[in-house]
Amino acid sequence: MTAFEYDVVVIGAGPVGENVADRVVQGGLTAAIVERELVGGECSYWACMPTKALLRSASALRAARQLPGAREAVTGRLDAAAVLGRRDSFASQWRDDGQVSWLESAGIALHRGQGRIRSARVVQVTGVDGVTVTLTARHAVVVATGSSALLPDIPGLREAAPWSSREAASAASVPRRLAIIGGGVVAAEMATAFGALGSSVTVLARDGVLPSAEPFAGELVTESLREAGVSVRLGANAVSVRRDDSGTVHVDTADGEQVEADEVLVAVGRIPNTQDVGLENVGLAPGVWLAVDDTLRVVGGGGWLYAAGDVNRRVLLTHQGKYQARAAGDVIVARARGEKVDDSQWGRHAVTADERAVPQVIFTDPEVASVGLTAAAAAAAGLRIRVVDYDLGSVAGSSLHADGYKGHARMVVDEDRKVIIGFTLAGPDVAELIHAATIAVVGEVPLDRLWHAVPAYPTVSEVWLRLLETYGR
Ligand SMILES: Cc1cc2nc3c(=O)[nH]c(=O)nc-3n(C[C@H](O)[C@H](O)[C@H](O)COP(=O)(O)OP(=O)(O)OC[C@H]3O[C@@H](n4cnc5c(N)ncnc54)[C@H](O)[C@@H]3O)c2cc1C
Ligand SMILES: NC(=O)c1ccc[n+]([C@@H]2O[C@H](COP(=O)([O-])OP(=O)(O)OC[C@H]3O[C@@H](n4cnc5c(N)ncnc54)[C@H](O)[C@@H]3O)[C@@H](O)[C@H]2O)c1
Repeated sequence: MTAFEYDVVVIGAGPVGENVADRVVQGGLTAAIVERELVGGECSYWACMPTKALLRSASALRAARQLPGAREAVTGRLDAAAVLGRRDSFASQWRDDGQVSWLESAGIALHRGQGRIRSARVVQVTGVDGVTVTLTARHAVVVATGSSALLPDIPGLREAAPWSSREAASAASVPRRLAIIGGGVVAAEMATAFGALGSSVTVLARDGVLPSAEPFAGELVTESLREAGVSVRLGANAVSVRRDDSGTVHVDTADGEQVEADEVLVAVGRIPNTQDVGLENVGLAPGVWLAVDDTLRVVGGGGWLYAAGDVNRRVLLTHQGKYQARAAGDVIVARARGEKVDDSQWGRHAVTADERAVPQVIFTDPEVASVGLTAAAAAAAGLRIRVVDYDLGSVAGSSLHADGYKGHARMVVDEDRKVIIGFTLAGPDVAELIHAATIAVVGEVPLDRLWHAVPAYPTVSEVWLRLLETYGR
């Protein structure tokens, strides 16, 4: 059996694993990464990039249709084949050559195959040909194996060959009818995308649309999906599924309704990729989310085992996983060199923003961009808050941006500290606006000082001034 030794071994070459490895190499250590599918992970081939490519063309078309002059120039429909083609290129045709070259240029060794921890700091890699390689880590092993779609226990569902987000993101054609079970982020984005691409879409949103966001966001998205012809069934609970001999899928709901579709997409959350990583060999339970301390060390993992990204369930977002990767890489280097670990709040090796300041953009129509706590989450945390709302459509910049601009903004203020702890925008093209709020939340900028951050006229960002005026000086 071939054996190698590195300072750090990372299992999983998604965006998070790649960034951990890069960071430790930049810190002067050696690193190997183990990947069983494509280097680049879920985000590159079946999640962030292809789904946003599916959504972008429809968004540009909608924007043009909201403006007299531009509207008249747009005569055709969305070209679904062209959209799917652009999506294919953003998924790099499901080839990872580009990412492999990047690993090489970054000085990271790649071992292809299923990685399994055999004992403390020892990882065995089994390639598709069954050949095994043993990797020993001098300092740390990092599990960055990500997550997979959860398939709920609905009778008949598995046999009906449902789509997960993978099949939706990589669909070769647009189904005539698409049923979606779930109302979260994947469901809302895919309903927006496939509705625009020409599918007749039904969303079975048992727990509502975007239930974790501020309520106005889900309401605006539901209204707009319905206006676009999507059937959104709030509270509908799928209880059985059957695909008949003609290929049609029948989804029964608890209230006795039936939905017929050509494909059914299941989007009800994720499970961790920890079933087959060898956790049982080091006294940990397989198949569970890996709990970590503030420096990403696995609880009960002997001090050498780290977990970053989706697999630790802190935040299931690429950018936040990469933030964890930077902290994990740096802390592994610091510990290897015997340097001081700075795990104080907002310290170099702590992932404080995971709890306080996670930004997210949901690329629906309208877009939903948020950071920090919702009003409900802040109240549940026992904070003394004030919620400040403003109609985004009545800002001068918004009315210029699009005729009939409809949107809403909310700022959640911690009344004891007079700082913003949550901010949500729902409206056309708000995605690029959220970073200002992220800086205000992370920087804990006092409201008094924010009066001096003057938004340019006439931009949508003037909503900041309107929110401050509504709050009062
Ligand atoms: C449809 C969809 C859209 C999304 N859109 C966005 C978005 O717009 N923005 C955003 O920030 N986030 C988005 N996300 C979330 C984002 O995809 C994840 O947060 C991100 O991919 C997590 O990165 P990761 O590196 O932790 O895991 P992954 O990307 O899942 O990578 C893990 C890698 O580990 C490999 N692996 C697993 N087990 C083993 C093993 N035992 N041995 C070897 N290799 C292994 C896998 O093959 C995979 O390549 C989306 C998710 C979905 C499902
Ligand atoms: N733009 C983005 O940032 C983006 C896009 C897509 C996905 N993601 C990430 O991917 C992750 C997974 O997305 P997701 O939409 O699968 O999960 P989610 O957690 O966002 O939503 C799942 C929804 O399904 C509902 N649900 C659970 N069980 C159900 C059942 N049996 N029947 C009907 N509904 C049920 C839940 O109440 C929840 O609202 C998210 O955590 C998100 O962070 C991010």
